[in-house]
Amino acid sequence: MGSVRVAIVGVGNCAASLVQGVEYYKDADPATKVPGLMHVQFGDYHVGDVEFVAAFDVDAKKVGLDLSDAIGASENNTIKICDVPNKGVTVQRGHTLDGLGKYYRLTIEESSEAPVDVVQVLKDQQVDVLVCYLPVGSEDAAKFYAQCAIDAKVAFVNALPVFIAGTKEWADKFTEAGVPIVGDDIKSQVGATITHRVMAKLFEDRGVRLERTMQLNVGGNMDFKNMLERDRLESKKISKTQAVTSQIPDRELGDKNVHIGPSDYVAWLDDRKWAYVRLEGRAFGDVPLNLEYKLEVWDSPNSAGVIIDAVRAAKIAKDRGIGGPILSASSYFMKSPPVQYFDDEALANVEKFIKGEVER
Ligand SMILES: O=P(O)(O)OC[C@H]1O[C@@H](O)[C@H](O)[C@@H](O)[C@@H]1O
Repeated sequence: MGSVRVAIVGVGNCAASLVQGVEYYKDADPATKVPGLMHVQFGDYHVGDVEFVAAFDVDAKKVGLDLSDAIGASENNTIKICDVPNKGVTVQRGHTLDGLGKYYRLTIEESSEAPVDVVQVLKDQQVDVLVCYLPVGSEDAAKFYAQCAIDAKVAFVNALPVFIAGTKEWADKFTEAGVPIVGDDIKSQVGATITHRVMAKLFEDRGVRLERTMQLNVGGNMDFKNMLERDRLESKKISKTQAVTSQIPDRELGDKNVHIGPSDYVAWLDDRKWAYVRLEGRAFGDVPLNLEYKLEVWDSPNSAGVIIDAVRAAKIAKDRGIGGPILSASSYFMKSPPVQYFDDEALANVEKFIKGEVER
């Protein structure tokens, strides 16, 4: 079936892990399971079929570099998985719009080059899927690139918590244009969101009444530094919160009793993210039952395998001529899909989608 031609906007840590991961697993045996990937072979596409053909950023230290060098440049600080050979893909000057918040502006130098014509690049490079990895809070920029994807007829994977696939306005735009979208807001492999969802559901499934919960996240990457600007966090908090509360639809905890969000920036953690999660409930005889756990992950590799699947789902939809939100992939891979399912149902739907048993 050929390759999946991918463009990336935002060459940060997540892009670094994605590009390295594709290199690392490009020859993986399709019959085996490898760490961190749900599918070596996803329908017609092997991991190694993912090919990076264009990249956009606004950082002066990244624009003009080959993608293989840009993923290790500037403030990128994720763990190294492997060397990446020269890709022959130069990072081009993207459009800034609201992409740079206060802390990015204090930390990086913006490229003085003029922004490129993104739609033209997507067309010229015959891109299949555009992955949106902009910083949290980039409402206007995310929508700008979503529109570019529509105009160039390129599938869109929205990894950030800006509501696009999940809004009627944008879902209709993608549907009318016949362009698939998987979104919104990447849900990591075994990350803060999915573990918290599973635990909240476990409480309710086992008859324990969940009464209060919190998830405090700290990390040392630019994502966390950017999120020190609290105004950029609104959609992120909504996305993370409803990703968990959606799993206990019969319980109304009330705003005061749920706190889920990015909590602080700790520089020395680099791209590690620590999540402190607590659930408080009432068990048999109204007796208190509390659960507290701490998750330590490298943030960006934890989402890269999920993106590799999301990209291939988007490409399969494109091959099949299906436009609009791909509900199966969005619900399994994203925190804020247009429709929330329990994760086991979402996984089953993804497998059915791969086989062509459900349309989207
Ligand atoms: O661990 P979670 O809750 O699934 O979140 C994962 C992802 O959430 C995104 O919103 C972050 O910007 C990513 O860097 C992160 O990997």
